[in-house]
Amino acid sequence: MDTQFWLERWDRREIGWHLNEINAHLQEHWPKLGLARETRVFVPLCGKTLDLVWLVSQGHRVVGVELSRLGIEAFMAEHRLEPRITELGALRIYQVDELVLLQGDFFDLRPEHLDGVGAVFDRASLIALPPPMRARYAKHLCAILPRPVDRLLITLDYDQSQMSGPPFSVQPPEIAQLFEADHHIELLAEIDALDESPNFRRRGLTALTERVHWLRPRA
Ligand SMILES: C[S@@+](CC[C@H](N)C(=O)[O-])C[C@H]1O[C@@H](n2cnc3c(N)ncnc32)[C@H](O)[C@@H]1O
Repeated sequence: MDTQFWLERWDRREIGWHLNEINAHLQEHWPKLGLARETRVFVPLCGKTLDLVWLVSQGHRVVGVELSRLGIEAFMAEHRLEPRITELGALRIYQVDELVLLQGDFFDLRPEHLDGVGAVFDRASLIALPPPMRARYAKHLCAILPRPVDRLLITLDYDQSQMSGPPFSVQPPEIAQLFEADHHIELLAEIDALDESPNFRRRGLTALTERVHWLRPRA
């Protein structure tokens, strides 16, 4: 799953993952994390999600990273935002008040880009990546965050032989393997999501479980 794959998806406007509403699990479960309003939140592989807007509306400072310039510019246009744009190495930085979107490759991020980040929201980011990249993603995220922080992580679990990703199936043992060293993992919700995913049913799935996890840093 290389960067070209995603850029072509954006070019062809094949962005079936995008929701035209704020993620319901984010709204329901985020308050449980008990974060201060001014907490800086990182949204990896953010696309043009409306969740960015919701997090800002909660008083957070938000930083997202997205490969596609088309995606970030669509987000800005759809919300009638006029960002200040600067270039920094491989990244193009779009800033509007408390929101910073970094256009470039997540794997090019360095700790200075996530300065002060105190929480992470991951929906359709870890599960966008094939297995070897997921381990690389978890390791890189750990390396660039200032410290282990609270994360809300949403995953999908299905029989990977019935459908090829993305989104990929990520099961609880893998989540434990990737994150347990630094985090307590609390399952906040487990939902049968097949009925609300007719596309995946058409692609062959007979079962689909969505899970919402709270990853709490170990003391
Ligand atoms: C499945 S989408 C999810 C987007 C968003 N999280 C949401 O919920 O709508 C994955 C996004 O990650 C972006 N992406 C994939 N690989 C990336 C990388 N290495 N660095 C930055 N963004 C990446 C893609 O362009 C795509 O917009």
